[in-house]
Amino acid sequence: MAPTNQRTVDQNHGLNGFPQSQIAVVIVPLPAQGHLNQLLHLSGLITACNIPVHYVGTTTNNRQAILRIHGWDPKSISNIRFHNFKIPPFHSPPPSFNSYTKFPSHLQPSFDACSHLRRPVAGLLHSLSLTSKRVIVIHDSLMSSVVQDVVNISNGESYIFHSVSAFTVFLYVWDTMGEHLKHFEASIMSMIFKGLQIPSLEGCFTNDFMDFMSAQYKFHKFSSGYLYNTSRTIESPYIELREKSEPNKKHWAIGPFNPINIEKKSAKKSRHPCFEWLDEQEPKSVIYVSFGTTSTLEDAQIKELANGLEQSKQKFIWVLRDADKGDVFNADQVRKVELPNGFEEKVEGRGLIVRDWAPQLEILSHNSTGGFMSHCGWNSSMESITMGVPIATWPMHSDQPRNAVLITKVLKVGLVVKDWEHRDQLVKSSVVENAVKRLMVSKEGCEIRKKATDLGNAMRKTAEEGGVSCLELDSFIEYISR
Ligand SMILES: O=c1ccn([C@@H]2O[C@H](COP(=O)(O)OP(=O)(O)O[C@H]3O[C@H](CO)[C@@H](O)[C@H](O)[C@H]3O)[C@@H](O)[C@H]2O)c(=O)[nH]1
Repeated sequence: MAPTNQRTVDQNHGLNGFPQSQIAVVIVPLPAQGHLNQLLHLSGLITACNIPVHYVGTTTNNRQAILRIHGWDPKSISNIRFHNFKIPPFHSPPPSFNSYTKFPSHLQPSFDACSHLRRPVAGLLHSLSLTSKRVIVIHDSLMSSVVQDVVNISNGESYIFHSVSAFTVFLYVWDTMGEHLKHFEASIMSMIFKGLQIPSLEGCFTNDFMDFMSAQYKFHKFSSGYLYNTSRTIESPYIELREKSEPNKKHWAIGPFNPINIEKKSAKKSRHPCFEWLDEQEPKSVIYVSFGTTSTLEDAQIKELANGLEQSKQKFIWVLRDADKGDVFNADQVRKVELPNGFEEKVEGRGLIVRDWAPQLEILSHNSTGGFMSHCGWNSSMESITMGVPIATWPMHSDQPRNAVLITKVLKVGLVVKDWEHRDQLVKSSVVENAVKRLMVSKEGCEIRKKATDLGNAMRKTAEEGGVSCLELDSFIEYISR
């Protein structure tokens, strides 16, 4: 089943009766889970419009993306062709869990190794250009140098995918390339970002990664437009700012990319064991705790978190795993994280520890899940928002501190566990306990949950036929099929 997000597609004709396309879409993700995932979901949405998609990556990254996707099965879609390109081996060290910055600098070698994809991608674009009316390249904003040869393809055009919120994209461009945005009046800015304390970029990235990003941004001028995994339902002012800041480019906000209706698997053997327990819990009574695929907690922090969860007396599922390595299938030097003595016995029946890959989207869509303690990666944020689950925010690095502001201060569907100002400090167990209780069993938490439920309903409508994001996807498909 493809994640059509509710539209009906005639198999011989595309969306809105467009003839079966003679265009080819080439998708080029950054090789990190939060990026592979979004672009694979987008591939599903595009193929549902009867347009063939070529998903490009290394053998390992493509395997990872397919294995970890939730809500649909990419292997069942013949219209997605995976191109497994070989690149030379690269260093894949384990994450450092005691470093000053939480940014996953251990992934940098895998990002740098992407430069080897440039040549095979250029070859693919060239061969597709001979058999297609138009070759459309959709690439991660951080893979611009890899796709730079699209300018040499007469029937090729490229679109940049931003894997983060429009809020953070605008602010990042403002921070780092503010010169180009001088025409924005301070008064407009202060009206749109009124009263918001915007966290600084300090501590968000390493210098190496900032250099890597700048090197990619140099190629952005060649693109025809931008795609965002967000919706005007939640980010209209910031999408409009993006449109005003680059008026010569097209902008489409077509999120949520993740499926919005998750089928409950009936076969016991194909369900993760956590569901057996989750099925038995009261509605909205469980907090799901997970920090994505790029964060690693130090031992002392794990202890405080464990104690805080235990002291809260609330039910929880805690995904306790370190950040991915560059090669997620390389199991060398993987740390076995230790919990405080006796912890698992104390929380037996009330809390589950998941150490493998958790089916996050299904957990968030489960009726027993009533809260999410999250690092606010953009996938997690969108998944939680669309499933109507309120968020306890604990940002670690990158865009996350600003997403936390969007969630708690703009959308008001969450509350703060850790704010960016105190990023260097351990979050004490009492703070964890207090945040969990506030979210799960206080009047304040109830009100936030009600808001999150309403926003979740609105977000699901946005993705359904006739909804604002669905119409933007139609508009994008119409444009590339012209
Ligand atoms: O056991 C697990 C762990 C993670 N996930 C999924 O993995 C993804 C994690 O993505 P995200 O929440 O965005 O976090 P990161 O993996 O940290 O993502 C990186 O990429 C994102 C997109 O650029 C950024 O917003 C983040 O800050 C950056 O850290 C989500 O789809 C989760 O559902 C699971 O399904 N099971």
